[in-house]
Amino acid sequence: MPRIGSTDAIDVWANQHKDKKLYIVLVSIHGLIRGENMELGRDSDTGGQVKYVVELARALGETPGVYRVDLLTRQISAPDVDWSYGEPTEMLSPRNSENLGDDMGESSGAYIVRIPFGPREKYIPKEQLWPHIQEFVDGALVHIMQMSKVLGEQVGNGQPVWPVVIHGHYADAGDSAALLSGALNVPMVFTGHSLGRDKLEQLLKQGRQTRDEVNATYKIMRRIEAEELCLDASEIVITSTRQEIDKQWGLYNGFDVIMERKLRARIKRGVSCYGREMPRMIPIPPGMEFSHIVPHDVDLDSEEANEVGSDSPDPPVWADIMRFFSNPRKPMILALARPDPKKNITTLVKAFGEHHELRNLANLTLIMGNRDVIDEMSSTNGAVLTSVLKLIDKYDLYGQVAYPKHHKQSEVPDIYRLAARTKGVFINCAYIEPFGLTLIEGCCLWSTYGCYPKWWACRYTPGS
Ligand SMILES: O=c1ccn([C@@H]2O[C@H](COP(=O)(O)OP(=O)(O)O[C@H]3O[C@H](CO)[C@@H](O)[C@H](O)[C@H]3O)[C@@H](O)[C@H]2O)c(=O)[nH]1
Ligand SMILES: O=P(O)(O)OC[C@H]1O[C@](O)(CO)[C@@H](O)[C@@H]1O
Repeated sequence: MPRIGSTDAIDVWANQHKDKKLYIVLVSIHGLIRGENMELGRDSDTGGQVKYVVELARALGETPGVYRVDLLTRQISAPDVDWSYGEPTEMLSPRNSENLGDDMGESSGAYIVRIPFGPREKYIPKEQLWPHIQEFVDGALVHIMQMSKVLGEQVGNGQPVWPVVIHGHYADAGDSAALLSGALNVPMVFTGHSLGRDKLEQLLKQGRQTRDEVNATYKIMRRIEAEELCLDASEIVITSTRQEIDKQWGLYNGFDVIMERKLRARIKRGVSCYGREMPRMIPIPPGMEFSHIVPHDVDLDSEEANEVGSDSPDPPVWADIMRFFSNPRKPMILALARPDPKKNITTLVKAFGEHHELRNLANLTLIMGNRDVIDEMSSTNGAVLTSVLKLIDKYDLYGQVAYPKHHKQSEVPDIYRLAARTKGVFINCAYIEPFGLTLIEGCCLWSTYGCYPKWWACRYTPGS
């Protein structure tokens, strides 16, 4: 597969394959996945990966030469989640209809296909899905075989159109994709999103849990076993950063940076590798769908820009946030993340509470998913919210910290914009952040950044 180094290269590749009728299968089996109004941050399993796979499926569906994309996930019909997650099939409406060639066929486009597996009528956390992987694979095989036959009748001259690739996302879907790839003899690609060995290493460094406790909480050994299987089965592993290859995948038995280069050189020279194989690692940093972002051409340094409530009506979510502050005119420190312990939100609140000068200078806004009742959240998420509320009380931060219960996916750009409007900063202080979509999102909406030094350039302002 030629190295794709830029969007131009992708355009060239698409142009070379535009007459093809490719069928692509993506697999992402945990969390709540739907095409519109995603409930990102609702729980630990519904976050960046959900957004990544939906936007990837949509973009692939609009790529010339790609006829059909199926994003396979779990069908969830449970009283505590919206009925939309129980729909067997959902078409992902194209963002850019002009990209659609005239070869739109009856079954072409990008779809979410929901396969029933695991306890019926229950939405369960990803850690409890492992015993049900085989049931998912059985259901996915039936779907793929049926779809290949249907596509064959439409665009394959009666011959089944098999998937050209099966792309697994995260350990659980990667485990499934490896089984599907073997059963169908279709190449596999894998994206980890977050890796078990790195998570285990970081959690043990924190010293709060023993290895057995980490395993009991996160089923981390089964997850690592699946990731090792993905290394065995995958032709290509897509990573978000170079650091993920060197420092995270380098922890695995099935991958070694030096060995991979040597094997690739031997293959190039047509020399035997004595049966050793390793997947090719390709860093492709996550992008973002920008079509819904409305750039504001207001000069942030102008007086008008700093008037919250100037002539154009303020987005409603601004009032939901500003109502918490006794002095809403202060610059805002914004954190936006799932209320997962690894996002380290409690440390941010503690630092803010203990820094009196900072408290006089700025307000703190915490966007921590959507919640109705804390006691009805998952134990880990509920514990984070409870700790935050206790810290607000301990440091008497009332009137200085906003922690709204709800926000819509479509309001996220306005939330970043509010931070920018107040000349504030965005902070990502996660302990473990393989990439961090929120940093990309803020970039295109004018914010100054701070984030945990380990993962990202510590501070940068777009355009600086
Ligand atoms: O209350 C919230 C919380 C999050 N988000 C969105 O959810 C996404 C969260 O993505 P990210 O910050 O990257 O975190 P994770 O959910 O942990 O995503 C995992 O997968 C991502 C894609 O591979 C990687 O960028 C992360 O490092 C990895 O931890 C972003 O688009 C946020 O805008 C909301 O809309 N509302
Ligand atoms: O924190 P963990 O257990 O590594 O998992 C990261 C989670 O964040 C997500 O992006 C949520 O969509 C998934 O990658 C995964 O469920």
